Order: sequence, then structure tokens, then C-alpha cells
Amino acid sequence: MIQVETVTKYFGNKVAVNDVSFEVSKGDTLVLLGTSGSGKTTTLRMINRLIEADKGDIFISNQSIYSQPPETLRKNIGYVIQQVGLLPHYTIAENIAIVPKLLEWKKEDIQLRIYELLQMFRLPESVLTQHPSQLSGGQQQRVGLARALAADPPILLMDEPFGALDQLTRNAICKEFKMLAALKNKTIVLVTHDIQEAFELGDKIGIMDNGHIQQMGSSQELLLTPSHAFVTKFLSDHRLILEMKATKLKEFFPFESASSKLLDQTEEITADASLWDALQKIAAINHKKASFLKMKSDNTWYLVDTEKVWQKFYINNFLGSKEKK
Ligand SMILES: Nc1ncnc2c1ncn2[C@@H]1O[C@H](COP(=O)(O)OP(=O)(O)OP(=O)(O)O)[C@@H](O)[C@H]1O
Repeated sequence: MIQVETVTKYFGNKVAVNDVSFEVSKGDTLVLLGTSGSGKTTTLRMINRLIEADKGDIFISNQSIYSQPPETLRKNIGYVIQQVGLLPHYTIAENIAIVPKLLEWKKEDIQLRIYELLQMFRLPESVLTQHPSQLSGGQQQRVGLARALAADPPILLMDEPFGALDQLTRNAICKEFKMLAALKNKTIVLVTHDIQEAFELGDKIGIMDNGHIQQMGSSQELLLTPSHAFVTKFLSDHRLILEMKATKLKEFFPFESASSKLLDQTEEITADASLWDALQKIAAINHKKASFLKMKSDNTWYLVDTEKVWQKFYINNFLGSKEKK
């Protein structure tokens, strides 16, 4: 859906993005992750031509973005930024309606869409006549997302979309964002410096440093087969929790068969859930060492010995990856 080919951008004689190439398939979320100044925002803004590349080309649905006026291009691309960018003198309704109005939608259709978006983002109707400064940071962020999705663009570009929020609100909105059905078939490029957020949201993650993408891959690939010392170092502080989030339960089961008499002390979880989610559930059950889990896929209950989960996890991921080296 999006192909970025050998793109380079200079500011003066400093190269901000250096020979960067990647592809994002339709419906996927690509996260650009990296340190401050590594070129993430510049890369993102070249996709909707807020910044023009000096070299290379970018294609959307096989058409070069340079073969159409930037305004036409941007009508199909939602854009969300950390500062939200709501117009302060517009009401929330007017802010959400900006792109549909540009596209000359009928008044009734705009109205309908606004109400749909309010529901989707769990915003009260009373915000519609308010101005951005009257809303909380979390609400403003939701309005920013609603506005970007108003005309249902196939592509979303998001620059630190949850960056201005406190950690609790950030985690909550990030979770909601992941679950939103309206985003399931969008092609998304998201910039963040938050490693947990990147691993939570990205189908693929590109780790940027110094204008280059040092490695692009799934969370498992980045963790288990880092191709560059920078990637290993960048992820090192978060490795344990990231590995638990990247490892699915079905990669561990079955351990031992279950006895059914303890079923009322069980917790249900899908086979695709991460080990991290499972351990969180286990911690919530009042059982120190062992818990029962039911896998939806084959409708079987399994006994999970938390110590064994840890052991196996350690052997597979830590000792295993050391042996590979
Ligand atoms: N308009 C500009 N003029 C001059 N230099 C710029 C401009 N925009 C970005 N740069 C420089 O280009 C480099 C890449 O910047 P960019 O904003 O893309 O990085 P980033 O990875 O998004 O960083 P951050 O996470 O801090 O936003 C930085 O060194 C930055 O100072």
C-alpha cells in the first residue's frame, strides 16, 4: 500500500533521513521507533508531503505521491500529532468536520458521521459545542483521532499520538486504539519513542538511528534476531517484558492436562494472548504457584505451573538466543 524507496532528506547540509526504504502492506501498522532526532517525524511527514524528499520516491497504491497535488494526496491520509492540532477557535463539532467539509459532504452526512465518531471515541454529546481548551488532554486526543478518521481515510499517519498524555491515560487510550474496529483495516504509520507502545501496536517496527532504519521486523524478529548492535542496545532495558509480550501462550501449551474439579478457580484466555497477559491474569487469581487456563481454540483446560512457564520462557528466549550467537 505504501512504498518508501531510497528516500533522503537534508536540512542545510545535515542529512536527517538517509536512504530509507520500507513497505507497509494494506491494513498493517508500521511503527517507526527511535531516539530523539533519529529522523522519524521527517520520514512520516514526507509521506503526506508536509516535507518534500530530496531524493527517492514514495508510492501509495502504486502511484507516486509526486504525481498529484499535495492537497489531493492529503484528503486520503489522516494525520494525528502529539499536540493534537485542534483549531482553538473552532468548536469540537467544527474541528471534526474539517475534512468532510473540504470534501463537500452533505450537512446531514457530516452530522451523522460526527455522532458516529462521538460514540466510537466515547465522547459525550456536550463536547460538540465546546472549544478544545475546555476538554481534558485525553478528550482532546480522542477528538484528534476522531477528526483524523472523519472522512474514513485508508491511511493514517500518527506522530507520537499519545505523547502528551500522562502514563495512565496514555495506556488506556493506547489499548482502546488497538481495539477500535474502525482502525482494523487502516494502513497506519505511527511514530513513537515509547518502546512498549511500539511493541503493543506495531505489526512491524522499524528502529531508526541517525537517519537510517537499522532494522525492520516483527517484535519477535527484533528481540530474538537483532541484526545490529544498536537494536540490541536500544531494547536491552525492556527486553524481559517485551519478550513476554511478544511470546504467545500457544507457544507454551500444553504443559500438563487439567483436572476439572478446580475449574471454578479458572481464568479464560485465548491461545493468541501473550505470556504477559497470562501472567497478569494468573497474578490476579489468588493462587501462588499454579493456575488453570482454558484455551478457547480447543476448549481444553490446562494447568499452568507459573514456575515452569518462567523456566521454559527463560530457556527458550535467553539461553536459546545466547546459543544462537
Ligand atoms: N525544519 C528543520 N530544520 C532543520 N533541521 C531539522 C528540521 N526538522 C528536523 N530537523 C533535524 O533533522 C533531524 C531529524 O529530525 P526528526 O524530527 O525527524 O527526528 P525525530 O526522530 O522525529 O525526533 P523527535 O523524536 O525528537 O521528534 C534532527 O537532527 C532535527 O534537528
